[in-house]
Amino acid sequence: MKLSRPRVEDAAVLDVTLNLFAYPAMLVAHRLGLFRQLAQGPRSLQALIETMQLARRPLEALLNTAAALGFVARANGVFSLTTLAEDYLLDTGPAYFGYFWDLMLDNGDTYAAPQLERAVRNNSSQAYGEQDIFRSHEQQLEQGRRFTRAMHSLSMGHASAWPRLIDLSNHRVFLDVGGGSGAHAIGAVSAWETLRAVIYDLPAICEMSGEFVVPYGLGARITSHAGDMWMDPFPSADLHFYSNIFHDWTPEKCKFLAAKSFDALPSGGRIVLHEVLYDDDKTGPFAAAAFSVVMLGWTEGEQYSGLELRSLLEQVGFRQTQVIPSAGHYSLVTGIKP
Ligand SMILES: C[S@@+](CC[C@H](N)C(=O)[O-])C[C@H]1O[C@@H](n2cnc3c(N)ncnc32)[C@H](O)[C@@H]1O
Repeated sequence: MKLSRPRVEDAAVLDVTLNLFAYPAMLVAHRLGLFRQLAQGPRSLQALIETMQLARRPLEALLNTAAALGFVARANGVFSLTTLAEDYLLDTGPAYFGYFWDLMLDNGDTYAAPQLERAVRNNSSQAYGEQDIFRSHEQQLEQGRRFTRAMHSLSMGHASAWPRLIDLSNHRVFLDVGGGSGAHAIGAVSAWETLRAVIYDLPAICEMSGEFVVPYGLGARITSHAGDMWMDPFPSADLHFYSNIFHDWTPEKCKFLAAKSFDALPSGGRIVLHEVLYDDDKTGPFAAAAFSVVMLGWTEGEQYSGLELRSLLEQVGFRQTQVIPSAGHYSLVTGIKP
């Protein structure tokens, strides 16, 4: 055989392999309490070996991976948490993400290659043994609570960011459709004094939403309304908000929801969608493509582009539609009913 040199280097193909290990390693570090240990102050490797009762080799591999991903700083043999880890990986932080990682740890099947292959071949979700996840939550309350807590984990940081990017001063009632823990209702009413909010979700989830809202002292301004968005009417509101909802469903079902909101809103009412968006030509970003793969395992939905969601809102009658980039990988898509 003649030796021929590849035209490009192999980093991208090796990265696919390496990331199979690096990302779950952070879930393992989280489960072992590594970030909690470092919350007590900078620690040497030796001190961590002793307190965590782990051998040097695996512990250092976890720490160095955490350092490479920006969660831990290593200086002169001493490890400490970065701001990123303090804010997102400690349950005392403003936007603790750990419950989302717990959900991933509990449902490792959804990102294991055999299940992913089945999801791809059959175009069917795999979580909870291929059951409809939201119906399961109505029957398995602890499962519903863990999921709702995970969504709260994902959403609280964003809920403190997006409400400042859009003028809601003319609105009075914020309907958080599929609102779960009410994370976004908490963010919206905290930013806009004149707003009150209603969390609209399935009955079992509405019953637990108070657990999340009350600690913020917002029980008087945020109520819940149990209903099924496919068949029950929406309570009266002049602002409909959907976060991580459209990506759960097919384009036809998204259009149904947009039209239902259009019919329910008064003239001047607003719809806001909060999603991780594809670029309009779907060449990226990576986060939207990867999130679509997550949706394969959990739901019947996928990520959409800003162009797709704007056009969907316009098809049902909304005007003045716009896309507003928000925190991290998230954006808002909004429109007004004329
Ligand atoms: C992916 S979670 C999003 C939660 C929240 N909006 C957030 O971003 O944190 C989807 C939510 O939709 C709710 N949901 C699913 N089907 C529903 C239905 N038929 N009617 C009302 N809510 C529903 C679920 O219970 C869940 O709380």
